[in-house]
Amino acid sequence: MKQIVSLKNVTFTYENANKPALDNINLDIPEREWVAIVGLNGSGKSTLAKLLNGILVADSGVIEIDGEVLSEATIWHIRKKIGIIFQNPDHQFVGATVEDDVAFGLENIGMKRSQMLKRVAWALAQVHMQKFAHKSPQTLSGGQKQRVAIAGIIALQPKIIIMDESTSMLDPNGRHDILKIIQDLQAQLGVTVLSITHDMAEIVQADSVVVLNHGKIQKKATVAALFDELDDLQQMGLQLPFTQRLQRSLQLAGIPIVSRYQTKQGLADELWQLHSNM
Ligand SMILES: Nc1ncnc2c1ncn2[C@@H]1O[C@H](COP(=O)(O)OP(=O)(O)OP(=O)(O)O)[C@@H](O)[C@H]1O
Repeated sequence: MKQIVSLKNVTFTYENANKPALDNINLDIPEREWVAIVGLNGSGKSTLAKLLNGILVADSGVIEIDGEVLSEATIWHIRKKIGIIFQNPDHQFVGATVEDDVAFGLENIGMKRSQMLKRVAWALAQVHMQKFAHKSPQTLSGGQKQRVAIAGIIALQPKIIIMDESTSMLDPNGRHDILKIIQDLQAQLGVTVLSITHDMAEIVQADSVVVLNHGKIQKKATVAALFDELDDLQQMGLQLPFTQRLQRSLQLAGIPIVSRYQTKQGLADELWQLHSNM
């Protein structure tokens, strides 16, 4: 399997800091994977995103993106392959209308106007915002703003999307919408997703989870394996999603739920099965 992101012995220390924010990180992320990056505040998650995008430069080690070693010579080329969705969409707008805003990145890369208009329409359709094309971004709700910010990023068709707490300001419906959009894009375009998050709904969506702790990788595991270590999760400040909490309560009450990690549907099926066997 092709690794689209690869870090080898990467260390980074901020100026004036007395210890590294990231300490000898080794991490491979396969193409098309959805990886959740979790950890307590200050564990190094945002620093990792900034290193991948070349905003920060590692003190030592090698970062490879899509087969290219990140360096001063390759940074501009590599940046085109990475789109970052930040937490606050208000900080991401540059255009007077939604359409202008989504077109901004395409103008910067010198795309022809006819192609650009098609691409903008495509990107707005992906996030279900076509009918807002001529509105000012400032008039939109938080969830709509975040969808426009995503359109601006996917218009550039990056291979990697980094979500840096990008659903944390949204209500549960808005959050669900954004995750669904990114999930569809992953299936349709084969993008790789790195989501920095505290939100368990987002973690459940991931193929694997990287746990950072004091600048080191504490573990990289599948979501299912991570849920096997429930106490660890609580220590990381992450609350289990409702389905897992319910499952745990049922197990503690002596109801024989077999698997330790379940989706909502999986748990419902298992309970139905148990009920049928009674
Ligand atoms: N500009 C900076 N200058 C000095 N130290 C910094 C700077 N930015 C972050 N740090 C430190 O680097 C470490 C990692 O920070 P980072 O922001 O990457 O963590 P994080 O896991 O993203 O945290 P959070 O969940 O709070 O966003 C922390 O100890 C933090 O205090």
